Amino acid sequence: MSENSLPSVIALSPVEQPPDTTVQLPGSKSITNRALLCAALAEGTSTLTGVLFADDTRAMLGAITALGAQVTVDEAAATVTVRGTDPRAAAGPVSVFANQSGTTARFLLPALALRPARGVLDGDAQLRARPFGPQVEALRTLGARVEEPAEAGRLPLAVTGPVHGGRVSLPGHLSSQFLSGLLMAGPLMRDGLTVELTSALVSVPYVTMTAAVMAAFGVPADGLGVAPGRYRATEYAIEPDASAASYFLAAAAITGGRITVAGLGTGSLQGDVRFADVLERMGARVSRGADGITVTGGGPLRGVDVDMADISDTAQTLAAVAVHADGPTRVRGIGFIRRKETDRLAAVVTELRRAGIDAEEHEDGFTVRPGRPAPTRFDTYGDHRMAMSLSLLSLRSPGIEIDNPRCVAKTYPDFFADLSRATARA
Ligand SMILES: O=C(O)C1=C[C@@H](OP(=O)(O)O)[C@@H](O)[C@H](O)C1
Ligand SMILES: C=C(OP(=O)(O)O)C(=O)O
Repeated sequence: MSENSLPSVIALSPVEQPPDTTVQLPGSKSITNRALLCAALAEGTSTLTGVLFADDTRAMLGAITALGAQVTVDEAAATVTVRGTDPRAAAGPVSVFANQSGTTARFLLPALALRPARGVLDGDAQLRARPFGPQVEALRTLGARVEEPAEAGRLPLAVTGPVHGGRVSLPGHLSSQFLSGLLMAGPLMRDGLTVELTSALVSVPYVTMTAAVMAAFGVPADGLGVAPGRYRATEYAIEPDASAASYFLAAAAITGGRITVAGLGTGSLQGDVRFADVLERMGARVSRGADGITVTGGGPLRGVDVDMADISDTAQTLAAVAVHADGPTRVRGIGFIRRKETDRLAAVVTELRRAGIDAEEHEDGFTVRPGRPAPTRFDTYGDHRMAMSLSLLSLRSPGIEIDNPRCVAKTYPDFFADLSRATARA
């Protein structure tokens, strides 16, 4: 059941028995979108395997094509070849539509600013509501002209380069994507790039990931700066998506089953593999190998007090697990997720309360107290992670329905089919 065949509301039934299975998940959204951009800026032709095909990565495929890269797609083989381009040699205006994808938009804006021509960046209504101001200011400092025809710091934006690079200040507390995007364009700036953070950085593992993908394409970067140079084409294998894995690992903990996510080894580039550490603190058994991670549930789950600033895409998943624990769970450090696809703190608390669960919103997170979810049709706010997380409440409780399940297409079109298969439901 891919998202095209999903109904407008999906009804989910509880599992009949705890799952005991291994799942193969689609490629990482974050790595796919970094590798596509680095390949597009590289000299030569790169081959990427394990590529995720979802709305966010299709947005990036469209964006690098607009930049001038030549892209060949073999979706069945999860492979893309990319012949790179030098945007500094570009002529003529381009426009890029990032749809709902934060990574595509915040990675593309600095790349567009490498071009000595006008590039327009826009997205859908949800992305238009998200902040871009820090990147706009940084690109101006680095030498670009940026027009903000709608609202300051919001899409649509028009950028005209080329940026010359150098030193720039950037706040870190809203999103790490501003920094990742600037770093990836950095080597193609005349003077390279040095970034000074003016506030504490959130989502730090994503910047480490950026530096790792850049290094795989031949450019050493330290997470706060990069020297002038060129990316080199390469063959690059993309790991399965660790944020997507959180739903399956959580399902094992909630049902008392055992689920292995193949391909997510101890050397993973994705910070979200650390969601398993949180499940372990709650009492689940976790085994980590070179080629996969396994969670085994069974005993009671304890509530935890946890800072999720590094792994915030899994906070809603944890909210669903917390419902099944034997004490309260307090999540901290994630005030910035109010500016994702929706205000995720408000959304998760509102929906849990709709099901009769005692949940409370804080400025920097939420508290969830254990309970038995009542039959509920959940709103998803057009947020794929609301849909995927709330569906976990159906594993042990009848009468759970998810409104607009098609929003999972942003990062995981086959989510509902894969979850049904893994938990042996029709
Ligand atoms: O760089 C990335 O690939 C991402 C960074 C995170 O965003 P923020 O840095 O805005 O928290 C994360 O939520 C998003 O899904 C992907
Ligand atoms: C926040 C997310 O995505 P992005 O910022 O890339 O739109 C996400 O995938 O949960």
